[in-house]
Amino acid sequence: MEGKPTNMRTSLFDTSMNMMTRLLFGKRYFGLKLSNKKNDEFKDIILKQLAIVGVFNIGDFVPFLRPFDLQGITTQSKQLRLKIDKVFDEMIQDHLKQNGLNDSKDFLGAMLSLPKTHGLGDRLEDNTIKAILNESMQAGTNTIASTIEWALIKLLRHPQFAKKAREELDDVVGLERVVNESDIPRLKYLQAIVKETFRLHPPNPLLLPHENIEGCEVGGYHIPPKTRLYVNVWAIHQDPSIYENPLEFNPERFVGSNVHLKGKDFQLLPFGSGRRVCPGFPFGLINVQMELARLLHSFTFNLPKGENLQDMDMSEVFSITTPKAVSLHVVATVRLPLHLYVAPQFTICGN
Ligand code: HEM
Repeated sequence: MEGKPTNMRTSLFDTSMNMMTRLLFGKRYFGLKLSNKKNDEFKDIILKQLAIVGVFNIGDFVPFLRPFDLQGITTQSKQLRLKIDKVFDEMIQDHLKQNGLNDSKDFLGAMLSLPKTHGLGDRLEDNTIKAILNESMQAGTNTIASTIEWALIKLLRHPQFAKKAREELDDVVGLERVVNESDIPRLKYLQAIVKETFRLHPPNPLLLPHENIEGCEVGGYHIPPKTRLYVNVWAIHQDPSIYENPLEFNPERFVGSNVHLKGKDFQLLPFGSGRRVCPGFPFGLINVQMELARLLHSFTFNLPKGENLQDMDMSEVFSITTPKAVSLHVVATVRLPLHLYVAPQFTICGN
């Protein structure tokens, strides 16, 4: 059965937003059936924040210009902060009304009940809770969605790897059920595809800005204290002294390799490393692996009629994350028995 073209950017972003809201608030807010003014506004604020956080703000680099806010970025961020604060205030109040302070079924509940259970007096400050919620919504959505979109594009352009991934999925999972989290450790080829996608398209190519407390020497250069430092993992991932044919998409370079994504192997650092390594690493990684596994196992993908791979615009957005500039549209064809697509456990599109 073949369907209409799907805008993968929108579906994957909604799915990632829902994964995060289920983790943080215990429910979904996005997707066709859940669209309403309030939920759409919530998504719009997150999208605008994501766009603004990646803009080159001259005031961040030339401090005497900061008070002038020449690009209006500080003003816009403050306005967005006020809006998202209102959304989260309402959610905190709803949560307290429904569950009180002793419910830790979701992350918000855990934060509201944390100090009580640990005897630290009053609960966490609302501002602290809202900052954590906001940072998580921004950090855990585009990163996951853009990685899966890039993986699908690469597999469309290199169908030999998609074929091998599906053979592995059919072998490990079969065709009578959908992929479960417990299948992932046995899906070695899929894991290699995910690593290769992270290598060529690290969602945060310069990680996040760091600042050294003390002066230090790096590679013969003196770095004075309080210097703003960026680690260019995009360049490390494409270094020909580390990777053979570094610009080529070839997941097989990671088949049977011990290189891990935890931040211990410096040739592959999509989640950063050290003390400030991404705290959402396990959640982010398993979501990428699970969503990609379910998509490949459940569907085959083709470009809509009239589009071809040679003419596909492969440019990236230059921002804090680097999704494809033009979103991917595909026509999906089912591969499994139809009853598996209506079962409650099948939640690929976040609806
Ligand atoms: C594919 C998924 C993800 C990738 C590739 C990713 C990558 C990163 C990177 C590179 C950093 C900066 C590390 C550094 O500068 O050394 C970071 C920080 C962060 N990430 Fe993730 N991330 C992902 C998913 C998530 C998720 C799902 C969450 C939340 C549940 C999350 C929460 C955070 C937070 C809060 C920070 C800031 C930590 C700090 O300030 O020390 N990330 N992430």
